[in-house]
Amino acid sequence: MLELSAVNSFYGKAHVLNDLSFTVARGQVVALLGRNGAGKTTTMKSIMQLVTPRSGKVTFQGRDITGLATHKVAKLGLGYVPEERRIFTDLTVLENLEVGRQPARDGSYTWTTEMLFDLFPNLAERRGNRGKALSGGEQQMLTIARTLMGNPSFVLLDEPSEGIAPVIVEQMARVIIQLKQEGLTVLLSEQNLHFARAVADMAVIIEGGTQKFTGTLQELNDHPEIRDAYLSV
Ligand SMILES: Nc1ncnc2c1ncn2[C@@H]1O[C@H](COP(=O)(O)OP(=O)(O)OP(=O)(O)O)[C@@H](O)[C@H]1O
Repeated sequence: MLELSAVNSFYGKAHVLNDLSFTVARGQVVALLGRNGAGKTTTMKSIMQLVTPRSGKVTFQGRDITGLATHKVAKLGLGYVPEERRIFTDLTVLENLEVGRQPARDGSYTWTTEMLFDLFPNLAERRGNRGKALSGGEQQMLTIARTLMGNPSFVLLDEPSEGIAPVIVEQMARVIIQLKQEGLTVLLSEQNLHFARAVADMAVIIEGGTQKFTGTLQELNDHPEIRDAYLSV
C-alpha cells in the first residue's frame, strides 16, 4: 500500500535519511523504531511530503506521491498524527471532532462521532469539555480521533505512547489493534519496544537515518543484540 524506495531527505545540508526503503502492506501495523533523533519523525514527514525527499520515491496505492503538496497527500487517504498534539483548546471535544470531518473516499471507512466515542470511551465522557481541560493522554486520543474523522485509509502515528500515563498507553494499544481490525493500515513510530510488540506486525529500525533492521517483531525478539544495539530498553 505504501512504499519507500531509497528515500534520502535533508534539512538544508544535513543528510537525515539515508536510502530508506520499506513497504507497509494494506492492513498491517508497522512500527518504526529508533532512539531519539534517529529520523522517525523525518520519515513520517517525508511520507506526508512535509519534507520533500531529495532523491528516492514514496508510492501510495501505486501512485508516486513524491513532491506532491501535503494537502493532496492527505486527500489520498493518509492521516498524519504528529508528535505534538494539535487540538483546539477552546473548542469542546465534540467540536474538535467536527472540525476534522472530511468526506469519505471510495471504499474508505466512514467514521461518525458516535463510533469514535465507542472507540475512545474517555472522550465520550468528556464530549462537552473544552480541549484544555483534558489530560495529555486524552488530548492525544482526541488528536487521533480527529484525524480519523478525515476517514483515512492509512494512519501515521508519531510516538503515540510518549508522555502519557501507563493506563492510557494500554488503551492506546487497544485502539490501534481495533483500527487494524477495521481494516486500516498503520505506521507508528516508537521508542517503546514493549508498545510495538503489543500492536505491530512488522518493525523497521533506524539509527542515524539509516535502516538497520526490517522484519517481524518475532525476529526482533529472536535477535536481542539488534534490540540492544539500536533501541533503549
Ligand atoms: N527542522 C530541522 N532542521 C534541522 N535538523 C533537524 C530538523 N528536525 C530534525 N532535525 C534533525 O534530524 C535528525 C532526525 O530527527 P527526527 O526528529 O526525525 O528524529 P526522531 O527519530 O523522530 O527523534 P525524536 O524521537 O526526538 O522525535 C536529528 O538529528 C534532528 O536533530
